[in-house]
Amino acid sequence: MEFPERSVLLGMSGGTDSSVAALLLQDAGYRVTGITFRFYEKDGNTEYLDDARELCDRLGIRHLVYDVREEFQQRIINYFIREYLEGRTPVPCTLCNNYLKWPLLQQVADEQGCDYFATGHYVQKQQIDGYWHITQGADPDKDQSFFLWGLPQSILQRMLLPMGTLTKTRVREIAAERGFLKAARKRDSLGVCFCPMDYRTFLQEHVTDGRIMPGNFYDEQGNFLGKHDGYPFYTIGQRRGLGIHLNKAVFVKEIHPASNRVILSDNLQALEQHEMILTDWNITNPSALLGQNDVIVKIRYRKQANRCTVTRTTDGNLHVQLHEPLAAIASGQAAAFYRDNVVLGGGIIASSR
Ligand SMILES: Nc1ncnc2c1ncn2[C@@H]1O[C@H](COP(=O)(O)OP(=O)(O)OP(=O)(O)O)[C@@H](O)[C@H]1O
Repeated sequence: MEFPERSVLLGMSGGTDSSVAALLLQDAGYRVTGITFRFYEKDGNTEYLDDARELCDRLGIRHLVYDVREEFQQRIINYFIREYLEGRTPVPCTLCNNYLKWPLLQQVADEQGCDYFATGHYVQKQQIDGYWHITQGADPDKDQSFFLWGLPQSILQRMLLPMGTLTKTRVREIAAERGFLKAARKRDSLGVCFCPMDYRTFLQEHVTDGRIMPGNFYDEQGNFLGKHDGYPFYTIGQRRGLGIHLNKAVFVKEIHPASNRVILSDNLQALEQHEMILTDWNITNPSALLGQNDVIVKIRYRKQANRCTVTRTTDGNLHVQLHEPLAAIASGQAAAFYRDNVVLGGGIIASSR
């Protein structure tokens, strides 16, 4: 008996990972359609579209292009600017992945009649107690699970993740072995795609209406310490690049947008907090997370993992009780919950104390 060929829609950025994902999905017998979303084009550069199209031509697969620049501007870039102006720390990649990229892949897969959809993300998935979960990628240096806590079951169950079991080194080798040299040598993308590593320059260029003005640094007692360039240029916990020289290390403790005040502290312990409230949250399987005391919360991509207990609040948010205090929690940041290598959910930090 012949089984019909299964079809998959693959998000293709023109980069190494999604190029190798196309090869591997084809090897595994899927009928692959590539799609490149036009999210953002720096200085009008569309080379990534040509690279993705060329790769599809070489592999003999169909390639689609969807222009979503307006939606990306509204939902991701404008949000990014707005968050800084509200004294918060935005998470554009988390929002883009959970609320734009994967939902768009699902939508187009439905339009095109594709069974599955895929990306080159370094994550895996696993079914536990009947629920599909994101789990960490096998390459600890590339694992992207921290960004994917917001996906519903309808997406999780249809996603294919060919990079999940591989290391980046191996992925580059595969591209080279198969003669895809440009893909093999492409540089890894760094940071936020539309913003240089120094987000201040970006804000300076995009907020020109006087909402960012020089202001004052104060200590916790309200004593004037010096001038700053404008509160959106600082994040909670920041120590370097404050442009102020006191004969001791100081950290940003509070940001007050209305008064343009930034409060500094020389005591890292003063930045420690024990509780967080999350909005815009998603939980994969409530009984695996709520009220359990072996849950890990991460608010940074690397080098931080705290035990916590998560409960629902009466007004529909999540309350996170940290078992040990955690320093430098910024509102606007994402918190992702884990048990071992399994993502249990996450949300956006509204407040902490
Ligand atoms: N413009 C895009 N259109 C469609 N899919 C995309 C686009 N950008 C990224 N993706 C998908 O999301 C995955 C993760 O993207 P991300 O930018 O985080 O990783 P990356 O390391 O740059 O990946 P790659 O090496 O494939 O460029 C990509 O592998 C790709 O499958």
